[in-house]
Amino acid sequence: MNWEEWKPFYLRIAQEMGYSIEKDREAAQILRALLLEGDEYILKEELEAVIEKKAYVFGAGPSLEKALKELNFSGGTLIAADGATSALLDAGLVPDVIVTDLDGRIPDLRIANGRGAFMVIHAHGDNVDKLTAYVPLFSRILGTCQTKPLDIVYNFGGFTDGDRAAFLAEALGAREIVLVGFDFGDVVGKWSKPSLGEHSPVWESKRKKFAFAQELLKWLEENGRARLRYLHP
Ligand SMILES: Nc1ncnc2c1ncn2[C@@H]1O[C@H](COP(=O)(O)OP(=O)(O)OP(=O)(O)O)[C@@H](O)[C@H]1O
Ligand SMILES: Nc1nc2c(c(=O)[nH]1)N=C(CO)CN2
Ligand SMILES: [Mg+2]
Repeated sequence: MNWEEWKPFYLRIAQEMGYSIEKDREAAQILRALLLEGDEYILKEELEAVIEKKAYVFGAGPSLEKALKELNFSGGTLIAADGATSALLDAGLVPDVIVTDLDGRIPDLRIANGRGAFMVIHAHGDNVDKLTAYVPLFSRILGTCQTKPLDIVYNFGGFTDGDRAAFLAEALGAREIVLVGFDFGDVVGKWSKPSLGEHSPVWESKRKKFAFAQELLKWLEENGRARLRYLHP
């Protein structure tokens, strides 16, 4: 999804979620400055070389645990949406790529990054504190934003970490995308926020996020170059 295709979705999301477009823009600039300062950033070509024709994208829905126990994920790139990283580590897997706005468990993200995972770190108006505190802790970082892309801060489309991971995979060459732990629905998986001890009833803003994520994944299914498949154990 290019910027022109993403823009109408973004304007509607910003309006309905009550996000400040100006703050989202500033966040992209702040991430750019942090990446230049730390000199640990990568360009999209480097990640293109990592993404295979088949990609598994792991969301943080409750079904993730069973899927990780029962199924086999060989022969494709493993892409974790933020908090799903913790479940992968518990199952003895290291994601190849992590797509995050830095609200997953930071120690687990650091462990995975230390074991080779590439970080795709997203800037938005509500995570500037986290960007400033945590970006310097990571290496091999691709920066993304939801406003107009900058030179080294990309926008492949997508809103939540999960659907954004699928858009990234498609943009960087995947042609079969298998979505695991994408339950959406009424229960938020316990890996979604460090503060959630257990799977928890969905709250209002999260329900809205899920609805946009589902709409965007449908768009990708209909307009993208990849085949999308939901895996439900
Ligand atoms: N039932 C579910 N519970 C949690 N995550 C889900 C579920 N179904 C699908 N997902 C996907 O897994 C991703 C996990 O990422 P994460 O929990 O960090 O969310 P997020 O996008 O940062 O949203 P938030 O800002 O609300 O934390 C979500 O973005 C979502 O796309
Ligand atoms: N401004 C803003 N943008 C976002 C937010 C958020 O909480 N605020 N959460 C996201 C992940 O779901 C993606 N984008
Ligand atoms: Mg997140």
